[in-house]
Amino acid sequence: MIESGLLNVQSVSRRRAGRSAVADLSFSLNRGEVLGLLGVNGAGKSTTLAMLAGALRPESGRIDLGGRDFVSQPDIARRLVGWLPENAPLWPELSVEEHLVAFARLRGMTRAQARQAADGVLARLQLGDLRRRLAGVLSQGQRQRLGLACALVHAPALLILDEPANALDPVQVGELRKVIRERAAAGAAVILSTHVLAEVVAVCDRVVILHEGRLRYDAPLSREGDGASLEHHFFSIATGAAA
Ligand SMILES: Nc1ncnc2c1ncn2[C@@H]1O[C@H](COP(=O)(O)OP(=O)(O)OP(=O)(O)O)[C@@H](O)[C@H]1O
Repeated sequence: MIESGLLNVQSVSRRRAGRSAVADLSFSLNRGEVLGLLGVNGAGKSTTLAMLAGALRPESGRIDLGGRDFVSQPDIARRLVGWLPENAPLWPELSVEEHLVAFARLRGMTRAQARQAADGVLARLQLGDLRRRLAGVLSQGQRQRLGLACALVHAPALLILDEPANALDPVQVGELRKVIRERAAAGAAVILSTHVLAEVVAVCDRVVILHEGRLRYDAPLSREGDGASLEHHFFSIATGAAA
């Protein structure tokens, strides 16, 4: 289900430690669309995602989400965006269930709504058996699934996933793909940043490739047979052959 634009990024730039990390970046994203964000180490992916999650302010440019200026209204990000950063921020002394309720409350839900939402996501991600387990004793893959659950708990309009398959076993990678497609089918937009091109080919509708902070490629992807072509574009850009 692909409808009208949800996210519009217009000429966004941001320096880090005095150097350009993202420069003049523009792209848009529709509801129901899954976007793969690719680029070599240091290309600017995490910086871009942090700005889209409302955790880092662009120095210039504009980001609209659902037609509202997101940069000057941080509350929009809190309610409408779910973000799984590269290292999910978890509290070792809180249980799995307590995390989910706390994240849902932070996203503006009432206590009753938060409990219901936590139950839903625990069931969907098959985390029910771990609900009372403290985050500090979870395995790496379990921590990653909890981070994903925290990003999903308020059914965000924009779901941002930074290397979500990290530490997941092959069964859980399959589950992750299903969850991503389910969220898109429900009308959310999803951004998936990964170094695994096969993950992009498996779940994404479109691909953006960043290089040295700039957008170098933005094109649709069909899930059948585009792996070799994507790899070609990626390596051409990464090695400068496409300059
Ligand atoms: N906290 C920070 N302080 C200073 N510089 C930073 C910081 N985070 C990122 N940078 C710099 O900004 C640039 C873009 O980094 P970013 O983390 O956005 O890239 P990335 O594409 O996510 O890389 P990777 O694939 O290695 O995760 C890099 O030059 C990096 O060194």
